[in-house]
Amino acid sequence: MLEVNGVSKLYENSRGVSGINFTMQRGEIVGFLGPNGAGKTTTMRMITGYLNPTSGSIRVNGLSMADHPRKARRTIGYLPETPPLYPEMTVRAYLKFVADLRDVPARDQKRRIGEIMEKLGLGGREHQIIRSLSKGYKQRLGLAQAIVHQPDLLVLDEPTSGLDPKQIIEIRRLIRELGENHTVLLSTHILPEVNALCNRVLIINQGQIVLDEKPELLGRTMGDTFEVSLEVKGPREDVVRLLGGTPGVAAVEVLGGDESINAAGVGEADARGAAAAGELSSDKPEAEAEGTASSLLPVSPAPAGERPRPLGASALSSSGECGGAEDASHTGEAEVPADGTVKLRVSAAGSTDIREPVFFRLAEAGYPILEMKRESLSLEEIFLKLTTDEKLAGSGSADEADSAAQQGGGEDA
Ligand SMILES: Nc1ncnc2c1ncn2[C@@H]1O[C@H](COP(=O)(O)OP(=O)(O)OP(=O)(O)O)[C@@H](O)[C@H]1O
Repeated sequence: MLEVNGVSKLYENSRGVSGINFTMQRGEIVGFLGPNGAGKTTTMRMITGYLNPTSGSIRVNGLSMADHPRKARRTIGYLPETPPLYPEMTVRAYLKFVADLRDVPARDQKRRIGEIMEKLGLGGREHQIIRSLSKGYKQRLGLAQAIVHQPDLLVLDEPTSGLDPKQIIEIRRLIRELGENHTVLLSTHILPEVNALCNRVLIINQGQIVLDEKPELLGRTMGDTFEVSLEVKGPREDVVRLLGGTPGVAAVEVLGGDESINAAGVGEADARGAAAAGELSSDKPEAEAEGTASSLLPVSPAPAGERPRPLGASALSSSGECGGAEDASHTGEAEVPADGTVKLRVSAAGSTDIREPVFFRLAEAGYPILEMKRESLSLEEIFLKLTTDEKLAGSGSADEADSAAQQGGGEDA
């Protein structure tokens, strides 16, 4: 549907974009993200034929934008950041004007304009002067002018920018509906908008694509470890030990509550008591025995053929010869939180999904999982990771280039 091959744009005084490559398949809604000045608008203006690339090629529906600009443009609808409206015109007269410009046959115009006004909730406003429309309705009209010629590809530059929350919800609903019959590329600064609307994310930074992925695969692409948060009904120590021994689990962290669990797998109060009773292994550092260590329980490497075990469990069993903690917990002597539940974060060694082994391990032991939720890097975290550039901190090169470009102007087609 859309092929962007090695596209670069050099402005007189600044880089626009360099070596952009991506394709879009029919039916996709792609979110195009990037910080200010990253190159979103430049890319969109080249795709829509309003700006010529310095190098590279763009094909829409197999048509080269350079060789067949008019035909290629006919298959694209474009909503720039500021909708290209004529404030003195009425809604209907404006849509008729755009339909003429876009070569919509005169015999089809009345029906087509009526359908679009209905679809975009502009019915009843056809004789209203555009200047008197609210911003939300102007945006609807902007969308209407983008689809009046029934394009295959819709390119929307920050379509919800400047709208109030109610208008944002309405425009998103319209975009979702338009996505049923159109391929959509939309730029936005609102990251939840991508989760709400898009089935693919492109992130551009400093003129280059730095990420191209489906939202649900972002964490894996970023090398995120697989983590789940859990609420389990059962004795804390026993639950921790069972989880620590679950195949694929690398660390277990007890969350919340007044007492944090220490590296020996015991709460502060328990640790002191246990140390006094000589239950903790003597080679444990004092700090750990006193509960000052992290609440994260890494799993000790397992000998070949054995399951990994949390350090806490190994410390307890090495002194207690398995007699103490494990039996105690099963016989109800291990600490049970007041409401009988424990909240934990469980991390895998890598990106392997550990939900099933975790589920079966706790089910076998008879400890019900009240809640299990996959934790992943948020789009915000990923965006910041990819677009925060330490190099810029000292040099200020991008800012200088931008301000130079603004002063010096540039070259638009
Ligand atoms: N007409 C122009 N002349 C010269 N430089 C330009 C021109 N338009 C954009 N630039 C520069 O090209 C770079 C990319 O700008 P662009 O507007 O494409 O970014 P953007 O990602 O759309 O930013 P924003 O989110 O702020 O709208 C910036 O450095 C910008 O200053």
